[in-house]
Amino acid sequence: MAPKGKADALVQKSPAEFFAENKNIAGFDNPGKCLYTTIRELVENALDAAESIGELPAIEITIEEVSKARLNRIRGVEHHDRLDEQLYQDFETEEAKKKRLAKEAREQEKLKKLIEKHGEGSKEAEAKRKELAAVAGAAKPGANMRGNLFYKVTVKDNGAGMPHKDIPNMLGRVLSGTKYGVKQTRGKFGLGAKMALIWSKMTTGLPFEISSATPRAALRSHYRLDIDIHKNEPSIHLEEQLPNPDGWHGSSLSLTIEGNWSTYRSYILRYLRQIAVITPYAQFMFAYKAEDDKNSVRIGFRRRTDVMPDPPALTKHHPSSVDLELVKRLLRATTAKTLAAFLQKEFDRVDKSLAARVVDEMQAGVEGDMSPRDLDEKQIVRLHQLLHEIRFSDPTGKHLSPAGEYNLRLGVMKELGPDLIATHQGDVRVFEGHAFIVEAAVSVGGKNVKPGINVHRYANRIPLLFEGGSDVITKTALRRINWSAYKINQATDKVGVFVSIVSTKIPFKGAGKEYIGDDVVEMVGAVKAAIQACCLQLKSKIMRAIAAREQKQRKKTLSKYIPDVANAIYSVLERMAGAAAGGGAGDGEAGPAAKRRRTEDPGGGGLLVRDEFGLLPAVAAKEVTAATLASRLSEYVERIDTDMALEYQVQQGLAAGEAKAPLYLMPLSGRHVHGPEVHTTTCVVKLLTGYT
Ligand SMILES: Nc1ncnc2c1ncn2[C@@H]1O[C@H](COP(=O)(O)OP(=O)(O)OP(=O)(O)O)[C@@H](O)[C@H]1O
Repeated sequence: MAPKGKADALVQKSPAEFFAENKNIAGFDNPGKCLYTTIRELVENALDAAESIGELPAIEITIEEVSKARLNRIRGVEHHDRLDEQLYQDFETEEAKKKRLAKEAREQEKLKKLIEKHGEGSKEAEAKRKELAAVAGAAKPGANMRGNLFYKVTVKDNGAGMPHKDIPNMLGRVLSGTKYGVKQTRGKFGLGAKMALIWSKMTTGLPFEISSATPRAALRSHYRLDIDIHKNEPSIHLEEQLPNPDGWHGSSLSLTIEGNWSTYRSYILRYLRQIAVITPYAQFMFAYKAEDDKNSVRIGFRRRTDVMPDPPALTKHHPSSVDLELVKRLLRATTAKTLAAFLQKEFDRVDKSLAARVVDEMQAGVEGDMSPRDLDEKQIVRLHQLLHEIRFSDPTGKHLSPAGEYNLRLGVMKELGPDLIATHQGDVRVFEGHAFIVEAAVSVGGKNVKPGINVHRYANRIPLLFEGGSDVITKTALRRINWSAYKINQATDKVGVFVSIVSTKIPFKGAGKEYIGDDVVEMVGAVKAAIQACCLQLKSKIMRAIAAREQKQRKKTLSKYIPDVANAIYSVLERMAGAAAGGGAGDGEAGPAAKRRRTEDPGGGGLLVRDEFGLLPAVAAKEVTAATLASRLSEYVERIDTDMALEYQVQQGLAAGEAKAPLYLMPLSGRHVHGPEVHTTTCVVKLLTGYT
C-alpha cells in the first residue's frame, strides 16, 4: 500500500513478468504440475516440428532426478553444514517424534483391523489406506520444506529444427513464435517453452540448453540461454555452431526444474499414452532416471503405422472471423496495390468478382483501384462491418488435419484392446469463421478400462487431462447422450469415449490449453453428433452380440435337458413296445395305415398309441436306444440353431436395407484409396474405395 497521501506509483510489467507472476494461467500451478506441463509443452513442440516437414516423429523424453547436492554442485553452491539444527523446519524434539510415531502406529493398527474384518482389497481397507497415504509425511516436521525434487528434463526430436539466429527469440522471449498464422497447430501462444524456462529460472536458476539443426544444415546450433524476465529478452550464455557431419536435423531442449514426479507420474504417463493413441505414426521413448536406479522407469510407445495425416496447411482469415484491429493490421501489412486485390489476396472465400461487389457495396467514394492504405478511419469501420454482414461461403476445412478414423481406431485398439469399437469423422463445421472437424471413437470393454463412461479429450491432437468437468466433450458425453438408447449401460459397461477436435482456433479457456468451453453452440452440436454416430454403429453390433449370446444360451439350455428327455421318452417307448409285443391288436387298416398300430394299455388305462413312424418294433429290437434319441435331439437342436441364425442374418440384412456391392481381393498398391477396415480376431481386411 502507498504511504498515506501519496498516489500509487505507476509500474509497467513485461509480458514475461506478468506470466512469471501468474504462471498458473499457463498451466504451471505447483511443482508437480510444472513438471507435467514442461514435458507437455516440449513434446508438443517436438511433434509440431516433425510434422511440419512431413517427418514421422521420433521423440525421446528423459526426466533425470537431480539431488539437491548435485544441483548445488552444478550451480557452484558450496556444501553447507548446519550449525543450529533447531532453526530448521525439519527439526523435531524427541517427545514430538515419539507422539508422531505412536499416532502412526495407531493408524496402522486401525488399518489392520479393517483388513481382518472386511478383507484385503476391500472398499473400507482401501479407503483407509488412501487416507493414510494422503497424510503420509505431512505430519513430519519440515514436510512443507521444498525437498530434493529437481529434475533435468530433455526432449529430443527429429523435426524441422530452428534457424540459428532465431533461437534466442524463439526460446528466450515470451509471446514469440512461428504459430500465430491461421493454421492448425498444437502450439499457439508463443509461450509454452518460455514458461518452462521461467519456471526453471525461478526454482534452479539454470538456463536452457539447446541443440538444433535444420534439414541439410552443415552446422548444428548450440545455445545456452536464459530469459531476462524484467526486459522480456533472451540473455545468451553460450552461442556456437558446431559441425553436423551426420546430417542430423531436429532439436534437443534441456531444462533443470523443480518438480514432483511422485504426485504427477501418473499424469505424465497417461499423457504419453494418450498422445500415443492420437499419434500412432509417432514413436515416443520415455525414460525416468532415478538417483536410485531401481526406481527408474523406461517406456516405449512404438510407431504403429507409417500413414501420417496430411499436414495442416496455412489458410487465410475468413472475412467473418476478423476484428477491427486485425482489419487495420492487414490493411497496413498487405502488398496488394488495390482494395479489390487486397480483399481477394488476404481473405478466404473471396474471389475477384465477390471482391468487386464488396468494394461497390462500400460506396461513399470507395473505388476498387484505391490503395488499401488510403482508406480513412470511417471507411475501415465500414469495411469491417461489411465483412461481418455479407454472406461469405464457409471455409472448406481442407487446410485442417484430423487424425483420421484409421489412426484413431488403430490407437484405441492398440492401447485398450476393446471388445467393440466404432469411429466417426464429422463434417467440416464452422464457428466464428473458423472451420473445425470433430472425430470420435467409442469403445466397449478392453484392458484397464473402468466401468462407466471414460472420456478422453483431444484438441488439435493434444490430449487434455485437466479441468475435464467443465469441458464440452466431457459434459456432452456425460449429460447429452442417452446411452441406454444404444443398449449401453452407462454405469456398468466399460465405455471409452475418445473425441478429437481440430481447428484453426480451438476455444480454449486459458493459455494452459486445459479444456474447451461448453459455450460454443456449434461445437456442442458437432461433438454430440459425432458421439451419437459412433453409438449408432455400436448399437447394431451390440444387438448382434446380444442375439448371438442369447442363441448360445438357448442352445446350452436345450442341450442340458437332452439326456433326461431322451431317457424319459425312451422308457415310455420301451413300455409301449413291450405292450405292443404282448398282444396289442392292429387296427386292420390297409396301405400306409398298416404301419400304424393301436394298442390298449396293458394296465387297462385305456391308452391309445399310434405308432406313426413304425418306431416301436425298432425300439423292441434295440435298434433305437436312449443314445439314438439323444443324438437325434442334439442334431435337431443344432439344426434349429443354425436355421435361426441364418434367418436372423437375412432379417438383419433386409431390415438394415444394406446396399450390397461386389467384393474383390487384390494386391495393394500405392494408388489405392483406403476406406474403412474390417477387424476380425485373426486379420484386418482393408477396404479400398478407389484409385488416386
Ligand atoms: N522442438 C522444436 N523444434 C522446432 N521449433 C521449435 C521447437 N520448440 C520450439 N520451437 C519454436 O519456438 C517457438 C516458440 O515455442 P513455444 O513453446 O514458446 O510456443 P508455441 O509452441 O509457439 O506456442 P504455445 O505457447 O501455445 O505452446 C515455436 O513457435 C517454434 O517456432
